[in-house]
Amino acid sequence: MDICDLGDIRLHWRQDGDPAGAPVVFANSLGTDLRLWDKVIPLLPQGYRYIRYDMRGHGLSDCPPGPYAMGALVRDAERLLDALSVKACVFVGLSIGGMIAQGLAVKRLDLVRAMVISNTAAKIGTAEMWQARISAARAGGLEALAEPVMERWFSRRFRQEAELAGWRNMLTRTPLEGYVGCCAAIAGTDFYTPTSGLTLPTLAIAGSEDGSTPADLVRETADLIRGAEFHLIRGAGHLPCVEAPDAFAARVTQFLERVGHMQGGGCGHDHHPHHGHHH
Ligand SMILES: O=C(O)CC1=CCC(=O)O1
Repeated sequence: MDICDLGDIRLHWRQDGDPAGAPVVFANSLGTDLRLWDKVIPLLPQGYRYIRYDMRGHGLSDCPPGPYAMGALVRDAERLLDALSVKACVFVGLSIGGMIAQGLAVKRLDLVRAMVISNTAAKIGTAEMWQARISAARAGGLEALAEPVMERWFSRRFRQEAELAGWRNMLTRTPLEGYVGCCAAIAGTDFYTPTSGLTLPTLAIAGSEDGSTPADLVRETADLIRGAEFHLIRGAGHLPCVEAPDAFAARVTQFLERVGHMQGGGCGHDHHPHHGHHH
């Protein structure tokens, strides 16, 4: 198991693929961990260095007392990448992970050559909505939130699948402090202005059945970024990497093979992806 000690916090991370390849970094969503990417990473092309980590308060990473600021979540990603000597990565973030992507690109464009922002926005919900979520979680635990969250995460079709139980367990076993800490970070985030200043290759992905970040909201954020393209995955909810991994991986592969050839600022890799080669 890989743990990166950043001094004030230890983050759990994992690496797949080619350690010498161009880096692709994945950030998870609220109430999930790095297993969010289990189905997608094996479908992506060889020749890349795939790094994923558990956001603070989630998975096997430390869970410091909350509330967390978005700046702390962005700084965690920044310090992890610096510690792993990652430069000019493609940063893939889902939901709050996609907010981290935007914040990191604004702060350290040298670290982010391109981004995939999935089921996310510059601003998600309202502060009042997140305060209500925090109060409900504190009153009844994550179990009390599980049914409405499953309805936002997954399409009606997927909610019949046996594996729903595993994702539900992943949510309800998230540390309460970690969950509400990250809710507070989302409540305090409005990246509309900073994200509007971004110019970098960006793929925005949405799900037609997403009850948390509806497709129109994702498209609105994509429209803020010069160089962004938008892709809708039909039939998928908030976690298309879980519900529609083939469609998700196909689109990300296309994007990687395009931006993988581009000169990234300060990236020392002379990288040639293996076209059409899946493992
Ligand atoms: O729990 C939800 O509603 C989905 C979600 C919002 C932000 C995030 O990361 O997940």
